[in-house]
Amino acid sequence: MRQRKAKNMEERLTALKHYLIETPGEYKGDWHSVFENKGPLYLELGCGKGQFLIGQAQANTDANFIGIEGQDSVLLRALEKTDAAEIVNIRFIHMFVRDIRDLFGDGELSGIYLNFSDPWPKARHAKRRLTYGEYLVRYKQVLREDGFIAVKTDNDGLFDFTLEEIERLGLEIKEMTRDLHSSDYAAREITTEYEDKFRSAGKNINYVLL
Ligand SMILES: C[S@@+](CC[C@H](N)C(=O)[O-])C[C@H]1O[C@@H](n2cnc3c(N)ncnc32)[C@H](O)[C@@H]1O
Repeated sequence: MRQRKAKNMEERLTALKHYLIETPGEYKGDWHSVFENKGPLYLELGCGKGQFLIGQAQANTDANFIGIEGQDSVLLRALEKTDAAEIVNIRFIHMFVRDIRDLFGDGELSGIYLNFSDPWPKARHAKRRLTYGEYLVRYKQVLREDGFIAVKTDNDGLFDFTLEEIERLGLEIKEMTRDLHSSDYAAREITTEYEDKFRSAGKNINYVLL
């Protein structure tokens, strides 16, 4: 969903630009130089207003996190919340990603989170879904061998599609449930803004870990 433009967007983004990586391609293969610690690096693609990433960063202070978000008004909220919480181990990239390999070197990431990705319900838009098979292959390339892809979605159609793509590629599923918050995995979960919204409306949350 498109957000309304925030007031004084450019000024507010500029004031928080120390959290923003403006030329991310330059750090490909060298992301650790951006952070204070040398811990593992995790990415949320389509991070929205940042609730999940901030929760992860607070719970895992030895690790580093990158949020990529294409919508500026949404990204601004993520930057403001990160600043208010005085988080040091998150950076953001402002873009709609096309090819993740432009940003990260082979094996550079330890995990990729795809939380409530846009479902693109029309069949002719299937290749825009962030779990389209060719994207999964690219994610695998920038992940360490033991790295993971974690997908959460309220959208049952997107989840079915994702499972079909996983099967088509012969990828291994490590964990899977169609009702995350009634499952054994619930206790460790850090929720996203969309997740809270759908849960409070009684919607089951689908989850798969590769
Ligand atoms: C439905 S929202 C979910 C936000 C957040 N992950 C959550 O669960 O609350 C999806 C977000 O992904 C962003 N997005 C979609 N495709 C993207 C892409 N290719 N690169 C960066 N951001 C993207 C959208 O702008 C939107 O803010």
